Amino acid sequence: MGKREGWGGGPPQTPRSGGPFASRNAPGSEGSGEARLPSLLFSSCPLRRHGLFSRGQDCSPSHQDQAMTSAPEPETAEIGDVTPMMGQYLSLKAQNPDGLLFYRMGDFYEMFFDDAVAASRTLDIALTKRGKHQGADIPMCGVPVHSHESYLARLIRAGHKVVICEQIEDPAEARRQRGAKAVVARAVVRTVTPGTLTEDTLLDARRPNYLAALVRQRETLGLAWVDVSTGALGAQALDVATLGPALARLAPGELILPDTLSADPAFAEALVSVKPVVSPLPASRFDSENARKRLHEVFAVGALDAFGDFGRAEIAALGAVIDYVTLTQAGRLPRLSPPRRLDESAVMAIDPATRRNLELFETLTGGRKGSLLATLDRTVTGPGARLLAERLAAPLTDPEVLNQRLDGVALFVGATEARTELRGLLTGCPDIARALSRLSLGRGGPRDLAAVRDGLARVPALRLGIGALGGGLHALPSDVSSALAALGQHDALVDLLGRALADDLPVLARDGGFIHPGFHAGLDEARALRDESRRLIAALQARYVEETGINTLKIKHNNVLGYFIEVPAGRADRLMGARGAEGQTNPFMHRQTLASQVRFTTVDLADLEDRIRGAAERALALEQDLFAELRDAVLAEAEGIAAAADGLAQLDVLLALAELAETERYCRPVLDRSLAFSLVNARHPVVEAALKASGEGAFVGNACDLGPGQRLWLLTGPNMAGKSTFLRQNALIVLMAQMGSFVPADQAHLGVVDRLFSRVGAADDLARGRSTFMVEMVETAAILHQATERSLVILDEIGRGTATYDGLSIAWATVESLHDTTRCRALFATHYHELTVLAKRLDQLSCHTLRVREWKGEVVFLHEVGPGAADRSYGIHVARLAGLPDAVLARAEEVLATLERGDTTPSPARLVEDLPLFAAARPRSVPASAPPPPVPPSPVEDALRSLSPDDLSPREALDTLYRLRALLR
Ligand SMILES: Nc1ncnc2c1ncn2[C@@H]1O[C@H](COP(=O)(O)OP(=O)(O)OP(=O)(O)O)[C@@H](O)[C@H]1O
Repeated sequence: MGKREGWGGGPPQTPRSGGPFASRNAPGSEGSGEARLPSLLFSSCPLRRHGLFSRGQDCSPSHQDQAMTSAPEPETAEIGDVTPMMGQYLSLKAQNPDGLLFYRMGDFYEMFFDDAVAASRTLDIALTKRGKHQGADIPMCGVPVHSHESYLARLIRAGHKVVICEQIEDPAEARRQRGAKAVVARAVVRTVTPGTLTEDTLLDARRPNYLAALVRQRETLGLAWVDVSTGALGAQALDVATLGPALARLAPGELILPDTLSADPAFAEALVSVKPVVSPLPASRFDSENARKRLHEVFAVGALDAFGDFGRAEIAALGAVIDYVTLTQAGRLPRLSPPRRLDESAVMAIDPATRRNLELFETLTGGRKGSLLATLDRTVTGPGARLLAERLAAPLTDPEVLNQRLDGVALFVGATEARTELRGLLTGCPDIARALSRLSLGRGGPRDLAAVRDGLARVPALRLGIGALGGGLHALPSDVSSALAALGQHDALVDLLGRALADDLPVLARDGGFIHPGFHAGLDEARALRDESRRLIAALQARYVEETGINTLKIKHNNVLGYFIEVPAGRADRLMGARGAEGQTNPFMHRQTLASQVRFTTVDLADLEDRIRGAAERALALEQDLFAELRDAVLAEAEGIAAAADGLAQLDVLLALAELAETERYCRPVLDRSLAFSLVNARHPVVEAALKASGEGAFVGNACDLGPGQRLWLLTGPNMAGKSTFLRQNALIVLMAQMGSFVPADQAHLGVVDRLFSRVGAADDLARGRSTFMVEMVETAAILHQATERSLVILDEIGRGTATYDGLSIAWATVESLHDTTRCRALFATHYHELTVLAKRLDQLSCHTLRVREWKGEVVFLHEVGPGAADRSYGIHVARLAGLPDAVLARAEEVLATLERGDTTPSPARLVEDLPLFAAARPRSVPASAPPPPVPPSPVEDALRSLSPDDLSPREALDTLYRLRALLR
C-alpha cells in the first residue's frame, strides 16, 4: 500500500511540515475510464449540495447495512458522467451518509466534498481543490495513514463519525487483472463512532466507554449498554422518572434510540444531559422479536432466561446495541459477556444535578482533579480504575452485598506489607480486557498478545500472596475468593505466548518481526535465507566495485525499482560500455538516468532480488500464520481470560480502597436496612485531602445523627463557617459507604439510602434558558416529588436567589414538606435564622449551628457543628476578608445597624402561629436598589448642628466640648 495507484501525472505533492496534507488526486483521477454513477437511492445527502445526486434518490440510514460490503466493481457499475473512481467514491459515500468518509488512497485517507470542508475545519488542516466534478472544483483534504489515529480522536471528540474505507486489493494486482485503468476495490471496514471505540489512543484508560440504546415498549422503557472495548453488556427496565439517573450513571459515549422517541417531548428533560451524544435511528432497528433472535444467535442459546428475567423492552435495547456494533464494525462483533440484568432498586438513584453538584467525577469547573473520584482513586491499573469509577457511579442498596465488599477491603486494611507487595504485582499490569476485545475484532496486534501474556503471568504470584494472608485461601472473604477463582489457570497459554513472542514488538502484525527466534524452525530458516541474501548483496556490490573500478558504486533499493546499481553520472559511461566475461555481452542494463546519478541492473542482481523477496515474503507469511494461531489460542480461552481480567480489576479495587482507608484513617461503616444515620468525627474526603496537601491545617471532624427524633437537621451559621462542606461530606460518606468503601469518620452507622438528592451550589443553565433561581426550583421540585422515606436529601440555602420574603416562604414550606410528607433524612442549611423557630412545632427538626468565636474584633471560624441556632451571619466580616472597599463596608455596617435597630423583620415567634407569612410585614421590606432608610439624628449631631464656632470664646468652646462628651455618654 506504500504506493498510490492509478492516478495521472501532475507534480509531486509537498507535505506540510509534520501534518497531513491534501493529496494530489481526486477520486475521479484513479484510472481514466468513465463510469456512470451507480443507481443508489438518495434523499438528503450532503453530496446533493454538490449536485451529485438527483431527486428521488435516497441515502437514508437504512441503507447503511450495504455499506459494509465492498463497493461494486467499477467495471460492473452503471455508466454515467463520472469517472470510475468517482463512481466508487460516491457509491460508498451514498451508503454511509452519516459519517466523514476516510477514503484510502495509498498512504493517505482522503476526504472529499462536504466531508473535506468539515474535517479541514475541525482538524485545522489545509483544504485544497483538486479535479472537477460537473464543472466545479472538488474540495479535498487528507491525513496520513500512519498518524491518522490522532486526527480520528479529534474528529470523534468534535462529534463526528468516521467511516473507514480501505483498499482491499493490491493496486498492482488490480492493474494486472483488469488493466492499467482499473480502480482498486475498496470496502468500508468500520465506522468509528464515539460509543464503539477500541483503540487505547481514542479511549480514556481509566473510564468505561458505553454505547447505550433506549427503547420504549408500551409503558416500559428498556435501556441497554455495551462497552465495546471490554465486551461488558447489560440492561435494565425503567420509566421516564428514573431515566435521568440511569443515563447519568452510565454517562454513555453514544446513545442510540428510535427517532420517534428522540422527538417525543416527554423525554426531552431526561435526555437533556446526553443530548450531544444522541444518535436517532429508524424505529425499525429496535424491533424486539428481531432482537431476541439476534441474542439467541450471538450467545448460542435457545432462551435468555439463564442470563436474567429480561422484559421485551430490555431485549429490544440489547438487540439494538448488538445490531449497531455489528453495523459499525462491518459485520464483526467483539467478544461479548453474557448480558447482566440490573434491577433498578439495586442501585442508589442519583440524578444528574446531584452528581454534578457533589462533584463526583469532575469539579463544577470541569476538571478531574478535586473530584471525589480523583481523591479516592488509588488503583494501579486501568481496569481497576474503571471498576472503581463504575462502583462510584452506581452505589448499591443491598447491605449484604456491600458488607461482602467491605469484608474484602477489611482483609487488606492493616496488612500493610502484604498489600504493598500485592499492589506492586498489579502495578503496570496491562489492560487484558481491551486487548482481548481488539483481538476478537481482528484489530489486535502482537502487543495485545503480549498484554494477555503479561497480565495472566501475574496470577500465580497474586494467588500465592493472598493465600499467605490470614487463615489461608479457604478463610478468605467471599469477594476476594471469587476474584481469585476468576483469575483461573492459564499457565499453558502464558507459556506459549512467552515462548512465541519476541522481546521488542511492533504495533501491527503486518510488519512482522514479532516471533521469537527459535520458536518456529521454518521461520528461522526463511529469516536466515533473507538475511544471508542481504549479505550476498553486499558481496555483489564489492564485486562490481572491483570489476568496474568505480569506488562510489552502490547497490540500493526503492519501492519503484527494487534493487539497482547506482553510479555517479560522470562514471556511467564505463558501465554503458562494459564488457562481460569472455564472449559475453555487457552485464549492466540501464534503468534510469537522474541529474547526478545513473542506475543499472544485472541478471545476477535480479536473481538475488528474487531470492531475497521470496525469503522475506515467506518469513512474513509464516509470521502472519503464527499470529493467527496465537490469536486463536487466546480467543479459545476468551471467557476465562475475560474473567481473569475482571478478577484482577476487583483485586485492584479492594487493595486500593484498603490503601485509602489505612492511609487516610477511614473507618468501616456499619450498613443495614434501618433508618440510622450516625457519624462520629466525620470529614469531607476532598477538603480534608486538599488541606493536608496544602499544609493549611487540619480538617475539623463533626458528628451527625439523623436518626429517629432528629431526622431533619436545620443548619444555620455564619458565612464561610463550613455549612456547605458539612452538608456535602454527609452525602459523600453515604456514597462511599454504598460503593463498598470505608468512610472518613471514626464511626459510621448508616441505614442504606435508596436515593440521594442534593441541591447545593447550582448555577444558571443558560443553554436551557433557566436562571439560577429557576434551576434551584426545578431541582427542589424533583426532590419533593421523588424522595422517599429511605432517601437522603441535602439542601443548601434554598430560596436565596429571590426576594427575601419569597425565599424565606419557600424555604419554610420546603422544610415543612420534608418533615411531614417526605419524612426522609435531610440536612437543610440556611441563612434564614427565622426558620429555627419551626423546631418548636416540628418534632423531628433539630437545630444545629456552626460555631465561631469573636476575638479582638476578629471572627474565628471553628468549623464545629453543635446544637443550637446562629444569631448572626457575619456576612460583612466575610465581605471584609474578600476585600470590599472600606467605604462600602462602613456604609454596610451603618445600614445593618439601622435595620437591626429598626426591627424590620417580623417576630419569628409570631410567624409560627400566624400563617400565611409576612403579609403585614411586606411593605416594610427594603428593596435592594432603594436608598437606605433615613437614620434619625443623634443628640450629639443635633448639638453639633446648632453650634456656631465663630461666635464662641475659647472658654465657651472648651465648655461645649465637655458638654458634647457628656452627651455622648
Ligand atoms: N470542618 C472543616 N474543617 C476545616 N475547614 C473547613 C471545614 N469546613 C469548612 N472549612 C473551610 O471553610 C471554607 C468555607 O466552607 P463552606 O463553603 O462550607 O462555608 P459555608 O458556611 O457554606 O459558607 P457560605 O454560607 O458563605 O456559603 C471551606 O472552603 C473550607 O476550606
